[in-house]
Amino acid sequence: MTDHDRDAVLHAVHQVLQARKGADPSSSYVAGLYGKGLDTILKKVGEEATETVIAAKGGDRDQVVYETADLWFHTLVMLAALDLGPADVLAELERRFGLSGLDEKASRSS
Ligand SMILES: N=c1c2ncn([C@@H]3O[C@H](COP(=O)(O)OP(=O)(O)OP(=O)(O)O)[C@@H](O)[C@H]3O)c2ncn1[C@@H]1O[C@H](COP(=O)(O)O)[C@@H](O)[C@H]1O
Repeated sequence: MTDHDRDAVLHAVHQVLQARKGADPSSSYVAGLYGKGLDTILKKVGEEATETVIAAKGGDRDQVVYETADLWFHTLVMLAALDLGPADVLAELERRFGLSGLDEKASRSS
């Protein structure tokens, strides 16, 4: 999988989360989170952050990856609840790392 494909994963997850926002809360885990509201979502983000820290301290690499996936997932749920998405965060990271215009640079050098 290329970096570009991985970028697409975040956007695909975001599309699923957006669809769950309008779904019956009893129909799925994510729809249930949106039904319970922002405070419940933020509590999950906090729990997952703690579980990630515990995993990192424990040093099991698979567990760190698993818990980090849970954390990223729940932060994506949070962003969608606030009508934000991965594109907003990626744009901020691009700005910080001076990567703006990366696509144009890549196409010029290919
Ligand atoms: N990627 C995920 C995902 N990652 C984590 N989780 C859930 O996040 C929760 C993690 O909570 P915990 O670590 O506290 O584990 P737990 O004790 O089992 O969970 P709780 O009882 O505390 O909620 C678990 O219930 C996981 O199932 C996820 N739930 C759903 N997805 C995907 O999101 C998409 C939409 O999901 P649904 O809305 O369920 O269709 C699907 O593609 C799913 O595979």
